[in-house]
Formats: sequence, C-alpha cells, structure tokens
Amino acid sequence: MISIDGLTKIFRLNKKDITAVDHLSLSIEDGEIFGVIGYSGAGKSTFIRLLNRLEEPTSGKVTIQGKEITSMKKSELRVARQDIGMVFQHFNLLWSRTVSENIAFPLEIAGVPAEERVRRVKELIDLVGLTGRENSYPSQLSGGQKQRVGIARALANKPKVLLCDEATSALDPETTNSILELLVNINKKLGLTIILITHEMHVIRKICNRVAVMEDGKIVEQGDVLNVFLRPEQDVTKKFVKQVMSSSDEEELENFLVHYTGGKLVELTFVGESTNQALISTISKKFEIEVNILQGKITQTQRGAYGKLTVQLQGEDAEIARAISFIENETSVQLEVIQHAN
Ligand SMILES: Nc1ncnc2c1ncn2[C@@H]1O[C@H](COP(=O)(O)OP(=O)(O)OP(=O)(O)O)[C@@H](O)[C@H]1O
Repeated sequence: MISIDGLTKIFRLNKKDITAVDHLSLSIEDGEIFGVIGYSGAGKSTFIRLLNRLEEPTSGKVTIQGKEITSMKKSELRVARQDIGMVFQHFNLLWSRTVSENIAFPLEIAGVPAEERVRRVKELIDLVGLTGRENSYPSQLSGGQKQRVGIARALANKPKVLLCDEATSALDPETTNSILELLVNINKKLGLTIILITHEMHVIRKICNRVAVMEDGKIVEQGDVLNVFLRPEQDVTKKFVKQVMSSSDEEELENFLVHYTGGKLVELTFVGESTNQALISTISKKFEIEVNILQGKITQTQRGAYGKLTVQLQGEDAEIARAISFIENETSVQLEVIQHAN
C-alpha cells in the first residue's frame, strides 16, 4: 500500500544541518494500523508530514497505491492528497465554521456538489458520533469532540490512507480511549490503512497491528506489536515496552523479593494463545507444589493478549524442577527463574 524508500529530510537552521529523517525505508500493508513510536525529537512529525508532502523531502521516495508521491507536480499532488486524510494533534479546525461546515470544507475544495455534500456530511457525523452537534462551533466542543470533527473532515473525501499525527496527545486518558476505539472502528468498517505516530506505547498496544520504533530519524526496530512487546531488542524499545508493562508496584516488588524465602521465584510470560492456558491450576494439581502469585498483569493488544506473572513455587526441589521443566517443554508459556530464594 505504502512504500517508503530512503526518505530523508535535512533542515538547515542557523547555517547548521539538522537531519530530522535519515534514509528511512518502510513498507506498510493495505488495511493495517501501523504505529511509529519515538521520543520527542526522533523525527516522527517530520516523517508523517513527508508522506503527503506537507514537508518536502530532501531525498528518497514515497509511493502510495503505486503512485509516486515524491515525483508529483503540485497539481497532481492536490488530487493524490484526496486519497490521504490527515488528523492533527491540535485538531486544526476552522474556528468560525460550525461542525458541519468544517467537515464540508474539503468537499467544497474537491468541488463536490452541494446536495451530495450535505448527504456526505450527515454520514460522517453519524460515523464519528457527533449527531446533535452539527451546528456547534469548535469552541463549544470538548477535546474529544473536536478530534471527532478532525477525523470526520479527514475522511470526507473517502481517503484510502489516514495519517494521524499524535491524534490523542492533547486528550485525557478516557477521551484518548474513545478516539482510539473510533479509529479501530473506522479501520474495520472502511478498510482504511492508518499510520499513526505517537510517543505513548499504550496507543500502540491498543490499536496497532505493527509498530516501528524511531530514534534519530531512523527506524531502529520494527515488527508485529506482540513480537516487539515480547522481544524488544533496542534499549529505546525496551523503555517503551516498560511504559505499558511495569508499574511502580513492580519496582516495589523487586525490593520485597528477598522476603519470599524458600522455593523458586519465576516470571511467566504469556503471549497470545498461551494466556488462555490454565497454567497455575494445572501445575498445582499435577505436581506436589504450591504456587504463590506475587504479581501479575495481562494486557490486550490487537494481536492478542500479553502478560507477565511473578510466582513463587514452593515444595521439594526435585518437584519444583519437574514443574519448571513441564512449563518450559510442554506449554507455550515462557519461564524465567528470577532468583533462587534462600
Ligand atoms: N521546520 C524545522 N526547521 C528546523 N528544524 C526542524 C524543523 N522541524 C523539525 N526540526 C527538527 O527536526 C528534528 C525532528 O523533529 P520532529 O518534530 O520531527 O520530531 P518528533 O519526533 O515529532 O518530536 P515531537 O514529538 O517533539 O514533535 C528535531 O531536531 C527538530 O528540532
């Protein structure tokens, strides 16, 4: 659907070159929700703006649906952009226009006849859940409602691709969730390909199929969301995964581990299918051991569930060893012995 090849953007500021995006190559499939995550300054905003040439690349190629965006003349680009909707962090609404008029704006520019515009605007208002607010002005709306207008406007010309530039960063956690749900619905209902950039791993966890991690203008790691959660390779990725999986409780637990004496402490990692296995009850029935759950968290991603459980296995050494060997060899749950308790 989208292929990005050697994309580079160098800004010149006070006679110094700043490479915001550095020979970036990526390929995005039709109908997926693809997330790009990185810390501030990694080059995410520049990257997403290069895709529809809101920012002109220094070099490299962007091809969307077989059409090379980067070689288009301005007039061709104007037409191609109707297939690429964009949602912004700060909504970018027209403050003197009502909700309906904001959504109708791109239709006016595309020369859609008035009658069809009215019909299409109504459809979009229903789709994003703004029925009843048609004649409100942006200043009368909550942040979440403003973003719904932003999304409806981006969808007006029935694009094939939706670019989301930190679309939920200005929203509180609850509103963020409702906007993320809306994006998933739109993706499913319309089969739209969505590329989003964010600095929050929760956003990636909740809605993305695949993720790329960006640092210093480059993609340093990418893959299926579950795989990246399970086996983060780069330090930056590990930090992002921690955003989702660890809590202050977990750090606290480390200090308390010394108090759990006897047996073995193990960390179990459940991914996808394995989260459905009744592992704890199975091993406590099958072996002469006791299983003491110390801490755990299971979280959902678009690719399945992912979770970690810290448990203490108590009993005879040989029996514990048998239980560990059973988990390692006969289940798909991953096990790591944390420490041999005193
Ligand atoms: N118009 C510009 N002129 C000069 N430098 C720029 C410009 N836009 C971005 N940069 C620089 O490019 C680098 C990447 O910025 P960019 O905004 O793309 O990162 P980001 O990952 O989106 O971070 P943030 O989330 O803080 O916006 C930064 O060093 C930034 O200062």
